[in-house]
Amino acid sequence: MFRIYNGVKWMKIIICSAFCATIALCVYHNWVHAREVDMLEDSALKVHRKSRHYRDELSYQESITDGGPENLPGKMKTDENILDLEEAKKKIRELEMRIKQLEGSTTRRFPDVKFLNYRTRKRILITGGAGFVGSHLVDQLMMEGHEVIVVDNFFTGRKRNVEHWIGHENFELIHHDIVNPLFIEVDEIYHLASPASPQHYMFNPVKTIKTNTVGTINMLGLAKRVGARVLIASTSEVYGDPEVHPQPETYWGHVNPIGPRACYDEGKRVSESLSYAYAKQEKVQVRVARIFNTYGPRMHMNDGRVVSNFILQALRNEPITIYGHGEQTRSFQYVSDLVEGLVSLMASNYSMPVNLGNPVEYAIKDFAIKIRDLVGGNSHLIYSDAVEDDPQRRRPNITVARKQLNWQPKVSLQQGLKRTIDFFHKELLRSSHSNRNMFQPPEMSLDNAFPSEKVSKTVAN
Ligand SMILES: O=c1ccn([C@@H]2O[C@H](COP(=O)(O)OP(=O)(O)O[C@H]3OC[C@@H](O)[C@H](O)[C@H]3O)[C@@H](O)[C@H]2O)c(=O)[nH]1
Repeated sequence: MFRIYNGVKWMKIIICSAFCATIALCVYHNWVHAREVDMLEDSALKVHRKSRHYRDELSYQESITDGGPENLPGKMKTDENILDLEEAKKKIRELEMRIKQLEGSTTRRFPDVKFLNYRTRKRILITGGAGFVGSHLVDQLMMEGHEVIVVDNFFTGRKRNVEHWIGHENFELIHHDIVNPLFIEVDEIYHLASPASPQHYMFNPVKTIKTNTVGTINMLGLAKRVGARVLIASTSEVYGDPEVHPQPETYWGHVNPIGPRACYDEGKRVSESLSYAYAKQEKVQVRVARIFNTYGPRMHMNDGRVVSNFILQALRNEPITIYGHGEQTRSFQYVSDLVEGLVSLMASNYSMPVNLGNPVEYAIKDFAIKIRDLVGGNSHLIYSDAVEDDPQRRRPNITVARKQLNWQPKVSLQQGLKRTIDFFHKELLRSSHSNRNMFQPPEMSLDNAFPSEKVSKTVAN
């Protein structure tokens, strides 16, 4: 009896040790491969450089004689070069082959996502998932262990924002415009697709209206067919230029239906109306988030909204441009707070619209000074023409979110802006590097290709 017990005990020890040794071996194997790939890439680069040097020399020699290298006076030297070039090319081919083999056997690394079993794991569609807010939501839901399907037409979204998930078994990226119907099976839909920066949504107003009307009908129709719950990303712009301050969800708004912002304001208002029509008539479960001004990393350099504009101008030591008198106010929330709010709203039983925003309010000119101080440059403020129909005051009343979702923003403006400044600082370094490597015809400099915006009135501060 004792011998059997001892035998089983040893068996267990042996199996455990074998298991641990296998894991350690796999990790070591991957590490060795990754190092080898790096080293090989390094040598391939060196050989490439050498071969380029030979090619340059050959073409120079060809250029000084019409008859090609064999007719050159320095024939011996050219022959050697041709031989060296062939040798280098052969070496490159071998190294490239080896790199390919190694890369094929090295597994890609992803962040550690939570494991959910088939009962708790959901299939979640995010329209506009490659955009600024959408991609942060993707990160959150992927980390929670769900299957995430991103649909984007890449008008303002970028593959770069979600590329760290490409290849993960829980992730799928579909290039599709939701103005056309989509047939897939999902449990939840976050409908975020729409340009959100005034400059972008005014660029093609008809398309903005189509996305927020036809696109929303397509998503509500999909939700109806497959029984999914759908969250519509609405906006504080449904309140227009508000006459009630701060704005509660019960306020009906003050919108110019034929102004330049109408494509977005009215588009989102129709989007809300459609949601509640589908809820009443077709029993679709809808959630509506009215999103206030949001900022954070992954905003586009050409976003055109106030946070990215001011930070970039301050980082480049350019004047900070305020549209109008600068007394107009906004309240800014950091993107991670918004994502938390969206996820809580989707999970809640509350189906009426909910404001998601940070109630700390700033006059735009004070906001400009805050950013300049944080960046530390010496940009001065200049004032240009006011934007037509620009809302003069905006601040959310978040009583409903606090009560129904137990949600409120956590990230202070100071913290959030520091992270965003850091992000844009890195973006500037990246773009200056790619500018250096960009092909430029001699007669056209980059400054001529992308003239900076002109400002009409100037007041130094
Ligand atoms: O360079 C700039 C940019 C903007 N501004 C001003 O800063 C304020 C904020 O402008 P933004 O362009 O960032 O955004 P807006 O608040 O007008 O619209 C935003 O509202 C909420 C969201 O739903 C949308 O992201 C967007 O429509 C405006 O008063 C604008 O005139 C400047 O003074 N200078």
